[in-house]
Amino acid sequence: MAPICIKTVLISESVDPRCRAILEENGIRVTEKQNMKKEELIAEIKDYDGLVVRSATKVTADVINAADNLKIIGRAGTGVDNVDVDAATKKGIIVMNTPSGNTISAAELTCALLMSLSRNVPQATMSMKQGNWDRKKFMGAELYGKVLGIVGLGRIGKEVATRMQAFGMRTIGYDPITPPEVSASWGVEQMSLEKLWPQCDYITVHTPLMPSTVGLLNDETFAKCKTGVKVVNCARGGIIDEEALLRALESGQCGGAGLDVFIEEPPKNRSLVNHPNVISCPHLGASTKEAQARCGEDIALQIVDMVNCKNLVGAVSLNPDATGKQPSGNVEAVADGRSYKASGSVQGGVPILLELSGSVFRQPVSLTGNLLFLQASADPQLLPSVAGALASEGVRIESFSAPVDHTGDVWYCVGLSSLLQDLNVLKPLVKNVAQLSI
Ligand SMILES: O=C(O)[C@H](O)COP(=O)(O)O
Repeated sequence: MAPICIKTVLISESVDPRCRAILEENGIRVTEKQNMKKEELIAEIKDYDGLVVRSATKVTADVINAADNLKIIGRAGTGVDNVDVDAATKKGIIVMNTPSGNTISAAELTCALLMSLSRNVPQATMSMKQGNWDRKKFMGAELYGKVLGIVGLGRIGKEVATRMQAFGMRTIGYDPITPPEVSASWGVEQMSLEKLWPQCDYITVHTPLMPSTVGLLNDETFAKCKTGVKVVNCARGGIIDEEALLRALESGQCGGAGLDVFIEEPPKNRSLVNHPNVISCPHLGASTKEAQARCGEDIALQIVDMVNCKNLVGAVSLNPDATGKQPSGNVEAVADGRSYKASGSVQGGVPILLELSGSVFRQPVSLTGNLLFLQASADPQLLPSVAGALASEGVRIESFSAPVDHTGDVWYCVGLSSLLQDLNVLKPLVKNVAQLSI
């Protein structure tokens, strides 16, 4: 991979000091400016090659289009929903995150909210501070023997499950990618959401915010839950529909909510925050010394590695033109009388696929390991169906790359734990399928 020149980086939020130190040790000039308004950021960003953010900086298309020199947006944390990744990709700006640095902290806060909900700890504390000694009002219920539904069984969902099992909770869950055998190995029985809702005493969500997860808990799904179900959202505001949650709290259908995240942060509408059965935090999931140290250090090292032509760890977007000089190429392959066009490059010695027959991958695909290429019409049900078919053959999904544009027949690339014995199991689900081991 040819060098990417990063001489100046703007850090626009409170990021661990190790981030700045590592960048400066590697000859990069760093400016820290927090709480900038959109116009200030648009004016400021022109001067920088790199931008490091957390979740508060809204890196919109306007900001990206004003960023004449920007080559990288580093997210010291997991969620990149505050970054317009498509606009960055179109402009050749790489977006990177640090996907694992705050897993434990987010899981621990989720567990803290679950425990606080069961015993009214914050409400009792407030009452004590007001000079009261009210032992009747704060009657709780044990977590022992209760059912916890975990929607989203990625890194954080898994850590929540294993911790809450220590309290004797039964953990059930749903995830379209993690195969049921894998979650079963850490004690989570998977089932459809339809089966999950009515069984849960508590529900916690650990998905990204995307069209298929907006309002996952809404009037209709709350109605399918047990009366008095308690819910926790330490993932993203909007996965639980806020108005539906308020209605469910008022009717008693929902017995309590622990919220670390909101659609608008800070929330102007305080109805949920002020509800007596809601306990809340100002997006503190990753706010621990340990998580911040990991994320700050990881993002700085990833940027330095990129400058030094090493791997693109944590890249969530890469445009073929991002580096200008990187070796890139196009190939045309003919199979079964059809022609397939692919373009890519080589980064850190690893071949990278950027585009396959018109599908530009949102995440650059490292051409290593066992890979499955699927062409299918864009459908949110595709991934769960493919995951199910693979699981029935004992094959796990290890990575998934979707195209930027989701219209018509598009290509997906799936990293597999092993190659499939027989591709025919996928044929009813897709238009074209091929696999290779590299
Ligand atoms: O996506 C994340 O990493 C968490 O929500 C934490 O966000 P923060 O870095 O803004 O605290």
